Amino acid sequence: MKLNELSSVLAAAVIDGAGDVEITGIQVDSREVKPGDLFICLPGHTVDGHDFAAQAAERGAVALVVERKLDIHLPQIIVKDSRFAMAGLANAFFNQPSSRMKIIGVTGTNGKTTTTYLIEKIMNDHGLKTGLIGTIQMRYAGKSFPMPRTTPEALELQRNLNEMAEAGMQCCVMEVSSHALEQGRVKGTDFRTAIFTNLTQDHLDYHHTMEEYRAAKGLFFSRLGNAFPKDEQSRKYAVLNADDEASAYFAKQTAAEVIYYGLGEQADVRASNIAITAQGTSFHVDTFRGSTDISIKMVGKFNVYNAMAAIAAALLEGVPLEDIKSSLESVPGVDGRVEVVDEGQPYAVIVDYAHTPDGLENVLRTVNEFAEGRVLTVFGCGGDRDRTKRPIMGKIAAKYSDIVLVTSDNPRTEDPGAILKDIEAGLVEDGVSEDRYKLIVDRREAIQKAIEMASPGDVVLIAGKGHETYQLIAGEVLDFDDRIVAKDAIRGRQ
Ligand SMILES: CC(=O)N[C@H]1[C@@H](OP(=O)(O)OP(=O)(O)OC[C@H]2O[C@@H](n3ccc(=O)[nH]c3=O)[C@H](O)[C@@H]2O)O[C@H](CO)[C@@H](O)[C@@H]1O[C@H](C)C(=O)N[C@@H](C)C(=O)N[C@H](CCC(=O)O)C(=O)O
Ligand SMILES: Nc1ncnc2c1ncn2[C@@H]1O[C@H](COP(=O)(O)OP(=O)(O)OP(=O)(O)O)[C@@H](O)[C@H]1O
Ligand SMILES: N[C@H](CCC[C@H](N)C(=O)O)C(=O)O
Ligand SMILES: [Mg+2]
Repeated sequence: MKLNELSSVLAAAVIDGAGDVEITGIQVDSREVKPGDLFICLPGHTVDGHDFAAQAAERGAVALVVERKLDIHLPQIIVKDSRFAMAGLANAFFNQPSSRMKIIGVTGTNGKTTTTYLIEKIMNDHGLKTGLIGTIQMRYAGKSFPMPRTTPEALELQRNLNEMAEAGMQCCVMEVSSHALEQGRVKGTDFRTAIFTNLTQDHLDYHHTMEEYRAAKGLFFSRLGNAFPKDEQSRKYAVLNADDEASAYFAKQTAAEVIYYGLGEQADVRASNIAITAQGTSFHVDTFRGSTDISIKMVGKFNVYNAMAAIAAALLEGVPLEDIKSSLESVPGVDGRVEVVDEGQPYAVIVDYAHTPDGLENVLRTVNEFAEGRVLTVFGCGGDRDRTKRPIMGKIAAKYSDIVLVTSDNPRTEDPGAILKDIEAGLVEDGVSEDRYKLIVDRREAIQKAIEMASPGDVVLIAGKGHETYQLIAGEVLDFDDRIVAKDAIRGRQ
């Protein structure tokens, strides 16, 4: 594609230099540039992509996208906002992939991955070929790819969506993180349905306040299009959690039709008679397309919310409620979400991805509903992430557990011991006695200790890392999988 043809997607962009150069690829990281690429200079939080333009040129870039003209002999598209330009150029280059598929997005502090997995299952079972993008992976047509982030950068996202569309996918269900909304990673993606799970504290390192965090999520709904276009397939829906107070704010912001799910009478999809056992959760659901009873294999009231969101989205695509029921009932669970590690031991061991105060509270409440003996919780908090959640999670862990083993969860560039101390501050503030908790920096040792301490009937909850297969320490990526470490510890004890 020629540079001037590509840049015509941006009405006010000015090309400085020859516009007829052929563009064979687009890149935002100078280290990845190949001959023939257009290099987009993004001003980042850490470094400025403009400083890598010369390197990109050396590697064979044939043109640049810049926010200020650079002294480099390459044609340059001068734009006001290169992240916005990236979204537009990627859309044009990859032939508007979101117009060739139905895109269902899920935002919210917790439950995004789980909800996307449920929707993916329902849609595929119904014969609507559906791809998935999120925290654990991107997958479609039987192929799976690891993802560095929950929501890819606009360039990567359009490339991924194009691959899916070319592989014949009719839908894509994806997680939309607040970072992605704030950074415009999903600009140019035409969503059919935007789902909201819940809003509770996380990422205050990035968004500063809950108001800013909510405003970032709000961008998802305010950018959704028209509820009443001529063509039914172009209608837009906002699927909101009626029991979360942020939903009223999102409902006001959107021009899409709002569908509510929740436990109250007013909700369009509402659950009742929720019963939780160690094996799963059953509930009755009333919807705008009928009523039924559903038994899912995932435990926890929060999973009823995830299921309701998935039901609403699937009903909007015309999937009959009875088909939705049978798909939901056949989902074994999601990797690392309340995943049971069973080696035949007389106590339960559960690995879960709860890494926020609300996630931890939800999973611990659930565990308490079926624990016969004590609850022993192993958890930590990520480094280079929201520090204010650390003491809060300490308090929650102690409130719902008999024993708490505070340990490391991706300390990244921070001092692991200092993170544990931040968590301990919450325990001390709540007067938790020292015989009820331990600080053990080494996560393997903490897991082994919890398993050694467990008696028949107890539950050991290992929270925070779920499906992760690594531990990030001081810039290093070390192999680490809670499930494998727990298995080894159980076997070692036996
Ligand atoms: C805070 C945040 O989101 N930062 C993202 C942002 O980084 P940044 O602004 O610091 O970028 P930068 O490192 O300054 O680089 C600026 C530009 O220079 C370029 N560069 C840089 C170095 C070089 O040698 N050559 C070069 O060209 C970079 O490619 C980039 O285009 O843009 C980068 C490029 O796209 C992202 O990789 C980076 O994600 C970082 C790694 C990250 O950890 N993000 C997390 C917090 C995140 O996004 N999480 C969310 C939500 C998690 C959840 O589910 O709760 C997610 O969606 O994953
Ligand atoms: N609807 C929910 N409400 C509250 N907590 C939930 C909900 N669903 C899941 N959780 C808890 O949060 C954890 C993470 O769930 P999930 O991975 O589905 O969320 P996520 O939003 O994708 O997280 P991330 O922001 O890391 O991508 C689960 O392991 C569980 O403990
Ligand atoms: N998407 C979240 C995941 C956190 C998972 C936890 N294990 C951690 O590393 O803090 C983040 O990047 O903040
Ligand atoms: Mg996720």
